[in-house]
This record gives sequence, structure tokens and C-alpha cells, in this order.
Amino acid sequence: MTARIIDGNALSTQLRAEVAQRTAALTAQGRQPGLAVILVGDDPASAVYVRNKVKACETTGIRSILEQYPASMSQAELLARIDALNNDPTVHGILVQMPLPKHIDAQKVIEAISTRKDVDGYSVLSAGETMTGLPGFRPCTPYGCMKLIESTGESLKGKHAVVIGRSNTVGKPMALLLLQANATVTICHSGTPDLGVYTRQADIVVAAVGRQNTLRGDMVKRGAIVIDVGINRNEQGKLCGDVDFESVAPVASWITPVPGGVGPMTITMLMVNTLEAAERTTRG
Ligand SMILES: Nc1nc2c(c(=O)[nH]1)N[C@@H](CN(C=O)c1ccc(C(=O)N[C@@H](CCC(=O)O)C(=O)O)cc1)CN2
Repeated sequence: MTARIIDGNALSTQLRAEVAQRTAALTAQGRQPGLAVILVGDDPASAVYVRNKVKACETTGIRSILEQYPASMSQAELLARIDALNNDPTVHGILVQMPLPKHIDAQKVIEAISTRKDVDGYSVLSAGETMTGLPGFRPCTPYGCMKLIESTGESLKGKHAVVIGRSNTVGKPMALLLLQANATVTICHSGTPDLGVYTRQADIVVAAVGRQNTLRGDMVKRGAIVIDVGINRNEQGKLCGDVDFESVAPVASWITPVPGGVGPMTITMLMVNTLEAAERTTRG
């Protein structure tokens, strides 16, 4: 047996087409969704991600407002821009690309974004909504992982899911979303001794630790679903995830590739969240 591929590019195309349809309906009512994307500094990877977000807006019909600032921008200046965008009724989502330059307190910036416009789902209030299952914005990467798992048609009810990683933006919200889908959830991390003891019991493994080859074939139960959130570069400079694809694919039932798995879904769920932000304002 070899695992079937969960194709994040294909699922993204499908979901973006649905977003485009709903966006067109809102736009026809004079309520075109708008997303403000703020990039501070000159990190080359961030510039690529931001460009891809603007492109995704173009293909879905969402209006993008790209604001680029030098790394020397002060925190006060950035907070003032966010305040202006919070008060702009044509802007439904605000996104500040991470990481920010070191002199800026990222959490302060995130908390300055209105909860109604926090389409990254990064704020403390959004985290609370994710934890309680209240309506709000789910962080895009774990939200995308849930859609990828859903696309396999496998139910999560009663299954054991192991999340490797405990970041506030991926690992922790991922565990909460799996829990809400009635999985039994274990969170492991870089400090977990003998990771395989846990992952070998898992029906679903989500690897989000940021270290290549964290999950190998001998650590995976036959038939498990494996979701790879990692974006790393190997010794040859090639993009790779946290999962050793070659050894895990023959054991798993479903697996996401890197690239082309979770990555594109992150941007797709940003489009979904922005559309929903605009739809919510329409409802008053
Ligand atoms: N404000 C935010 N900042 C950051 C986020 C975020 O969700 N919001 N996430 C990451 C970067 N990111 C989006 O911003 C992101 C990372 C990777 C991909 C992606 O499509 N990856 C491709 C491979 C791309 C490549 O070739 O390098 C893939 O995995 O197929 C999309 C978005 C940090 N900052």
C-alpha cells in the first residue's frame, strides 16, 4: 500500500472558485470584500507570501490593499495604520505579515487589529473563539489542515490525533479544531522524549514543529492520515516538510506533500476568512 496524496493545490482551486462565486454575489450588491495586507521590512520569503496573497485576491475578486513599509517603520506608525484600517468600512480583513522586525512587538500589533477584521485569527480574542467554538476567525493554517483532512472523507469521530508542535498559530489551535471534530487529541512537541511512542498510536498525525525528518515511517501506524505543516530547506536547499515523505508514504493511507499540501491552503483560508468577514458586515 502507498498513501494517497492530499492535493492542497487542487483543493485550493476548488475552494477559491467557491469564494469567487460568493464574492461576486457580494460585489454585485456593492459590498466587495476588501483585504489590507501590510508588509514591513524586506524579508524575501515574506515578500513572496504577500505577493501570493495579493494574487489570490485577484483570482477570487477580493479587493486587496497592499501597504509596504521599510524595516525602519516604528511600532507607533504601524499601530496608526492599523487604526485607520480598522475604521475603514471598505476594509473587511487586515493582515500583518509575520515575522515583523525585532523592534516591533508583534502581539501588540495583532491585538490592535479589530477582532471583526482579524482574518489571520491570531488575536487573543480570536484564540478564545477558536477554543470555545464560537463564531470567529480560525487561524488559516490549522483551518486549512482541517479542510485537507475533511477532503479525505474520513471521519475524525473517536479517532486519535497527535499534533507535533505547540505554537500559538498552528499547534495549539490545530489541537482545538481536532478536539471540536470529536477526535481524541495528544499534543507533542520538540521536547517530547520518544515521540514515536505517541505517533505510533495515532490515526491522524499533524507535524508542525519546523524540523525536517521529525516523523519517519517507523513512527507511523499503518493507515494513518499524515498532514505535514513544515516548511524547511534540506542540505541541498530543497523545500521539505517535517515528514520524511519517502518512508512515511508506504505506511500511511493519506499524506500531504511539501510543497503543494498545507501551504496553498493557508492562503486559501485567508480568502475564506476575508469573504466571511465581509458577509458578516452585510448581515449587520
Ligand atoms: N500574517 C501571517 N504571517 C505568516 C503566516 C500567516 O498565515 N499569516 N504564515 C506563514 C507564511 N505564509 C503565509 O503568510 C505561507 C507560507 C507558505 C505558503 C506556501 O504556499 N508554501 C508552498 C511552498 C512555497 C515555496 O515554494 O516556498 C507550499 O507549501 O506548497 C503559503 C503561505 C508565516 N507568516
